[in-house]
Order: sequence, then structure tokens, then C-alpha cells
Amino acid sequence: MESLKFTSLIPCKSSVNLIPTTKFVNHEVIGQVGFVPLWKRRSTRPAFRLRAQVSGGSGGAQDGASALEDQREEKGVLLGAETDSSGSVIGFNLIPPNGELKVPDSPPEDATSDRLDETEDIDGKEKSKAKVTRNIVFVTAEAAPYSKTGGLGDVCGSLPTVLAARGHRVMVVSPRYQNGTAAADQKFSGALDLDTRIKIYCFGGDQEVGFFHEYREGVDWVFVDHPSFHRPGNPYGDSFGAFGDNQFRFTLLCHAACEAPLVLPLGGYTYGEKCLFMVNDWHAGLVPLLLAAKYRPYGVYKDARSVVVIHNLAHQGVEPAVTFKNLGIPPEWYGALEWVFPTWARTHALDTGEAVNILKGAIVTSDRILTVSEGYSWEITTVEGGYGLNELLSSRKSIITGITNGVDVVEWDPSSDVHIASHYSADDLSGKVQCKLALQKELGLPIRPDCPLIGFIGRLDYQKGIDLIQSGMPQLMEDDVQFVMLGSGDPLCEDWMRAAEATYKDKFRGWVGFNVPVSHRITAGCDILLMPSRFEPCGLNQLYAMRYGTVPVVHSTGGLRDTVLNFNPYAQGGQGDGTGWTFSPLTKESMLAALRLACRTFTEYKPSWEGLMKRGMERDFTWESAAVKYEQVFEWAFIDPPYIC
Ligand SMILES: Nc1ncnc2c1ncn2[C@@H]1O[C@H](COP(=O)(O)OP(=O)(O)O[C@H]2O[C@H](CO)[C@@H](O)[C@H](O)[C@H]2O)[C@@H](O)[C@H]1O
Repeated sequence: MESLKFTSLIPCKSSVNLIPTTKFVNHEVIGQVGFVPLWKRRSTRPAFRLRAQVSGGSGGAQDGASALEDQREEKGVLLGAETDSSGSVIGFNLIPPNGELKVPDSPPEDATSDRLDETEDIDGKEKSKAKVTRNIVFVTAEAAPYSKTGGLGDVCGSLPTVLAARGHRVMVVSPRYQNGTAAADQKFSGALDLDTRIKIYCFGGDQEVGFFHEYREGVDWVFVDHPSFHRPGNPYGDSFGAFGDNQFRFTLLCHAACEAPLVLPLGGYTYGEKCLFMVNDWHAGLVPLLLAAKYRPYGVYKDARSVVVIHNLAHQGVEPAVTFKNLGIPPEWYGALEWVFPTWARTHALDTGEAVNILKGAIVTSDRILTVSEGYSWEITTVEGGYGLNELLSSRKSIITGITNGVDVVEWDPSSDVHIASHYSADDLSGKVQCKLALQKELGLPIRPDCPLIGFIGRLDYQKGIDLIQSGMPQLMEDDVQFVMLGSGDPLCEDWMRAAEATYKDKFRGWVGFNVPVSHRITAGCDILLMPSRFEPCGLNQLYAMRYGTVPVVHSTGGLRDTVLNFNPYAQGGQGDGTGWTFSPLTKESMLAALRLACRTFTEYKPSWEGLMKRGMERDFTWESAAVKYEQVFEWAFIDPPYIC
């Protein structure tokens, strides 16, 4: 994750300007600066002609109607007027040119906002369904299995499928990365070119992007295609650091994501205007601003809502103020993105500290704000955890909700995991030790089932508390333990891992790189998973660990504190309670004390250890329960009018 990172900045007063001073309503202005909503222009190669429904309720889509009327003059265009029960546009019916493809006349049932039964019998299994279904558009820089550098990819790869299974119509829009390696590029091979090109006005000109599409697990996976997404490295950078044009790349993503529901005939129908945009982190942060500044003044997206999901507040997409003009946002809206660094954070005497902050823009223009755990929803309103946005977030406290992430229970299941040596479950733990022995063998460590094996998996980043691991390692290595680390990121940390492996030959292994199968084998094979994160919005590895009977030892912060119950050996008549250890304060000493307690419990108190494993394995971390809470937030978002009309 690139972008400018900084600690505890207090925004100057001016940086919390929320809305523009003048309304942007003038067509001439549009003409001059190129802010005509793209769907009003024709895509260069339309795959379908449009047949539109126009809102009778708000009258908000009248401009959209006239744009579509224009298109009617072209052959094959038909206009309809299908709306939902509240009179809102629910999607465009599309008629292919020359009528080659037959499309149904009415939208599919699941494209509407109908009330459904709460449960439905599917394949003999009772599946729970949403009471109200919606058209949901996730906008994200990564979505597993197509792209993943961390937890954002996991969430945007799994939550959409669960929402789709609950009856929603779900689209995920993310870039079509092609980094030149067969394994990575192959992941996009199932996505086909939709043959729809659109031009996006930003960065001083028209940028043409295309769309690829794969329908999988009930979700429309849409990939925005542009040459800037085709280069070696990960989504954000390469071995030289973050890409210098990330603001450009993710601006394209946001503009394209706003057009996708209007122009892409997925399964024969567009998603239409009554969408809920799920805006994930700063990369997607321009979406709510575009809805407010580029579309709503023309009656488009009046019925849409946006929810910004904060996975990590430390990355905000901050760039110099002069870049504002590149973003394709009307000048009146500068205040929404305006950000002024405090004096101490400026680089020289003439530095005015003026910047644009994309995540801030999303926070001030979105309809609701979500964080990925309850604890984190509070932390971001504090000076320590707010990364300079705490005052602003506090002012919007009433619309912030924290919902703890779920996990993909199919991918992360010790009873069927394809990556691990032996399968096991809470009822039969015997396979777990086989996984441990196989891991020790794979790593070239002494094969010792009795020796506590501690693991760490994660980005090698300040957030993850790597410095604490580094400083505590000499003392920890004096004990009878083994330690394995999997991670990539900070080159100095990577070098340290290689050096530690040479120093502690029989005890320490450092796997530098990003490797999903290895992460599964470490999760299954270790006894203990260490997470000394400085802050952790939710954290997924501790959830995976508990599911695999691997006991987490974590710093008591954010989502870690919410999800790991500290072990109390005296609770329940000596039968113990809890699923791991949470330590505080964040010091080497308290981390080592917790680790040593865990190791001692592992070696000397086997029944307690088994209790810890089983309680963790039995916890419910499924997305289903989180999805119900998400739906409640969607409901709230639609009760109110758009925050910025
Ligand atoms: N070298 C490597 N090889 C293979 N796999 C690796 C790996 N390094 C990390 N991973 C995987 O990446 C994911 C990391 O997820 P986390 O939630 O722990 O952290 P992250 O900080 O990226 O996510 C942010 O977003 C998520 C999602 O909301 C929040 O949980 C979290 O707190 C927040 O910081 C896990 O699936 C992990 O296995």
C-alpha cells in the first residue's frame, strides 16, 4: 500500500471544508472542463443500444432521459419506463444492435429491491436471504483471487459473494492488472473483453479505458483495463517503491466505476442508477465525490448511495494540491479534498502544506462510514488512531459503524484446505501435528512436535510491529522455540529476516515474498501466531489462526482486541476461558511475557491448550453474520437522502 503515510497530523481548520461554495449546474462549465457524465457521451464501441427507464418519482433522472432520447435516434434504440415500487430507476433494458441477441424485457428478479423470504431452500440446504436486496457496486484496488497484497483483497474477494448469495445483485470493479508473470496474469484469464470503451476526462485529456468481465459465484467481476495497470510489480508499486502515477491510476478506476453501472449490460441489464457504492479505502475514494459533483447536478445517481469502508486509515491518498485539477472534479469542490499539513510536517519554510486528501474527500461526501471492526470505529476518532482525520471523523460519528470482518470459510477450512499436509477439525485434531511436522520438514527445521512453533504472516510494515519482533528476537531465541516469518515489504526488514535465519540456524526461518499456499501451511502448522501490530483495523490472520487451532498472541488493539479473548486459566472452574493472549502495552517485554506464557501452556498444560484450540475453532467468523450487519447499514444509507445532494 503506497500513498503518503504520516502519523498523528492535526488538520488545520481549512482542511475540513466539506462542500463547495457554489453549485455546479451550468452546462457551459461542463463543456469547458469536460465534466459531462460519460454515459451521456457515447462509448466508442457500444455493445448494446440503450433502452432506459426514467424515474417518475424524483424526476432526478430527466437529464439521463434526454441523453437517452438522443441515442434513440440511432437505429435499434427503444426507450422503456421501468421503475421500482418507489419510482426509481432500477436499470436500463438493453437492446443489442441489429437485434442479434435476445434480451428479456424486464429486469431479473434479483436486480430489484424486492422483499424476499428470509430463508430459501437451495440444494436441500437452507440459505438465509436478505430481506431487501440491492444493486451493490464494490470499488476496490484489489480483490482476491485476481489481485491481493493483503486483507483488502481478501475482504473484497469474499464479502461480495456472500452478499450475492443473500440475493443482492453485486458487481466488483477493480483494475485489470497484468504484471507480465504468467501465474498472476492467468488469474484474469476467465474475464472476457466486454468490447465497451469509454473515455474519461481527467489529467488534462480523454483517457480511454475498457472493461473485462467474469461472472463467478453470483458476482459480476468487472476489470477496468488501461495500459497503466499493465506493468511489473504489485498493484501499488515495485521494488523501487510506490508507483509515481497511482493517483492517476486510481482516478481512472473511480471514474470507470461510476460509469460501469450505467453502461455495462451485464447479463443483459445494466445495474442502473439506484446503486449502493461500496468505496474501499482511498483508492476508491473519489467515487462519492463524483456522485455528488459530476452526476447529481444532472439528475443522475440521485437515488444512489455510497458507503466508504475504511480498512486502513494510515493510507489516505495525499498528493500536492496542484494535482486537484487533474482529478476531473469541478473546481468548486476543492474544499472537499483540501488538506493542509500542520507546520511541523512541512518540508521547508516556503512549503504551504497544501495538499489534496482523497480519503478525506470520501469521508466528507459519503452517506455512511464503515470500519472493519467495532474497536477501530472508535480508535479512528481519537488523536492516536485518527491519523489527522480524528476531528473530522468525530464530527461524523453518528454515521460510523464498525463491523468485524468475516473470513472465507471455504478457502480457510482445515478440513478441506488443498494447501496443507493433513486435514483436521475441532472433533479430530490429529492432523494438526502432521501439518506441523510437514512444515518443519519443508523449512528445514528440526522435526520436533514438542517444540512450540511460533509464526508471523504479514506485510513487513511499521503497522505490523516488526520492530518489536526484531528487538525481542535475541531473547526469544534463548528459549526452546522455533519461529517462522512470512512477509514482504520493507527491504530492510527483508534483509533482517535473511540475516536472522543465518544467525539462528536451527530455530528461525524467514520466508521473504508473498505466497498464499505457504501462508496456509504456516497457519496450519504453527502452534502460536504472533501479531504485535501497532494498530490493526481488524486483522484476518488471527481469525484464520483460530479457525486452524493455532493460538493467537496479539497486541490488544483494534480488531485484535475485539476478536481474541484473553485466556484466563482460572475461569469456568479451572477449565479456562479465552482463545489466545492479548498483551499491552506494546513493548518488547509484554510481548515476550505473553509469548512465554503461551509456550509454557503449550508444553505443560496440554488440556488447557486443547481447550484454547477448540474454543478458537468453534468461533463464528463467517461472513454471513457480518453480511446481515452490512445490510442494516445499507438500509440506513437509503433511509436518508444522499448526504450531498
Ligand atoms: N507474505 C505473504 N504471503 C501470503 N499472504 C500474505 C502475506 N502477507 C500477508 N498475507 C495475507 O494478507 C492478508 C493480510 O490481512 P490482514 O487483515 O492481516 O492485514 P492488512 O493489513 O493487509 O489489511 C488491512 O485490511 C484488512 C481487511 O479489512 C484488515 O483486516 C486489516 O486490519 C487492515 O490492516 C492475509 O490473508 C494474509 O494471509
